Amino acid sequence: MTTTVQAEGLRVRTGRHLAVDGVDLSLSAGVHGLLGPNGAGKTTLIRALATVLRPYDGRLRLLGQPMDARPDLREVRRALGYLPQEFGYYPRFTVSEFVEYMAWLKEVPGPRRRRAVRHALDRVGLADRAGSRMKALSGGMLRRAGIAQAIVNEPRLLLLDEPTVGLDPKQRLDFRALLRELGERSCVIVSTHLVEDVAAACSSVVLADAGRIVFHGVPDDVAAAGGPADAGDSPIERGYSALLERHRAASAVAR
Ligand SMILES: Nc1ncnc2c1ncn2[C@@H]1O[C@H](COP(=O)(O)OP(=O)(O)OP(=O)(O)O)[C@@H](O)[C@H]1O
Repeated sequence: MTTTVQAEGLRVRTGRHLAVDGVDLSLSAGVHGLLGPNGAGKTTLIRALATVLRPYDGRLRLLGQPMDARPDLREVRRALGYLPQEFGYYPRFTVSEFVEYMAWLKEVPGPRRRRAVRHALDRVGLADRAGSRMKALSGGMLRRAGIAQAIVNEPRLLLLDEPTVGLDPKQRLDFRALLRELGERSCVIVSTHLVEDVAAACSSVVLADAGRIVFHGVPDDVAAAGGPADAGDSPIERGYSALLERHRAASAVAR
């Protein structure tokens, strides 16, 4: 099986700032939770994996294609799904028109497009709002429309930047189930601050801090890293705090 994401010494700039500063990462099918404090570089890493930002240094292969030199971006983008933190849409489009438009951009073949749109809307629980205008949706519905456009082409690499913002508790539970289902065949990377979502839905946890990956392992290993003295209300939250503190203490000694 091809490794979906392969990064070695990856560096990505935002303006003058090296927001991703030497990332080594190898990911295949599964749901991978990307955690880290504000400013850790999660969004920048996701934008590079979405081919929105060009790497500044290091090596990146997506779906087997090297992203240096002159990559065939069109082929990679056809197999990509991406939900940015804030996504654009025409407010007068209906939900179904919006998702269909994105399917067209992803080159989903015409005869399959309608069915793909219906299936994506079903999966996010928005089928009954297919004819509503985008501008009439609530925040949580809008986010689900965003998830629908990200999955409409059955992407092999799915990138979701804080997808659960605005979802109510029931929708978050449904979304976790959808993530697990998507991760059976695709490589799904989910950036979130909700550590509990990661514990419930992810097969691996990638913890970032200051542009680097400081831990990559299974959720149970995160939980096992924490103790009663660490900050958090659950084992995985305490493990998250412990891993981050440990890494920062080791970096301070090394300096
Ligand atoms: N356009 C920009 N110009 C300059 N610096 C930027 C820009 N965008 C982000 N940064 C900086 O890059 C670093 C990483 O930002 P990024 O948004 O990738 O982090 P994040 O982990 O996604 O944070 P959050 O959890 O707050 O969303 C931060 O220090 C941020 O201030």
